Amino acid sequence: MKVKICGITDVNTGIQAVHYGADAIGLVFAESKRRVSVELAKEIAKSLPPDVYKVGVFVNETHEEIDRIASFAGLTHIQLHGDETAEYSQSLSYPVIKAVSFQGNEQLANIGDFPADYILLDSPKGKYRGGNGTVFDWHEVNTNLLANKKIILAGGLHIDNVEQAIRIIKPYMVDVSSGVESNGVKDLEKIKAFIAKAKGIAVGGEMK
Ligand SMILES: O=C(O)c1ccccc1NCC(=O)[C@H](O)[C@H](O)COP(=O)(O)O
Repeated sequence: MKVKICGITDVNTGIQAVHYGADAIGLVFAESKRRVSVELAKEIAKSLPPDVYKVGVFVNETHEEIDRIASFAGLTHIQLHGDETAEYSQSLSYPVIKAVSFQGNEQLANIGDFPADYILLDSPKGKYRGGNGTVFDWHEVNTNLLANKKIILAGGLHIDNVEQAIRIIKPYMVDVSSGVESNGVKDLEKIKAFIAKAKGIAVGGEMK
């Protein structure tokens, strides 16, 4: 199982998360308590190996600003966490992760045609567009509607619920932010334990 640790706000936490096995880190450029400057994002990104996804998280940002930030900071993937259209996603020159705040399968009816390699299923509840630490009902998701997409599962995951979440959704990757924090700050022990747990779960008889 692949793991993304989102909302990294310092170089050491990024390095340690990757040391513990993180495949992707998220850098938030939207309204958030985890928002980073482009200069800090660049420092974090350049401290990590080339094969680690450096995902920039954006909400309804302009195309020009995404290009500028991605190029300056060395991002590898763009996560669209707002109301971005298919045309907008298609026009970006980076691999796209499209976030869906899951409220029902009708939202997923046409998502197979959305020009994004990855669909991130997140919880709809919270103060910000993401990173709120709240779960949604995984049993409600009709994953057949996402058969041609790589599913990234997010929303209130933590060490005690990630196994159940993986067994129900069978995602390509799990994504966590609040669940590996203590008092609003990333907690290295929680990151280490979460990654070990997620990577130890066999899905369909295979280690993913
Ligand atoms: O993390 C944020 O603060 C954030 C703010 C605005 C838009 C998106 C944001 N995060 C996106 C993510 O990928 C989070 O990891 C995802 O929403 C799950 O967060 P959590 O429920 O806290 O684990």
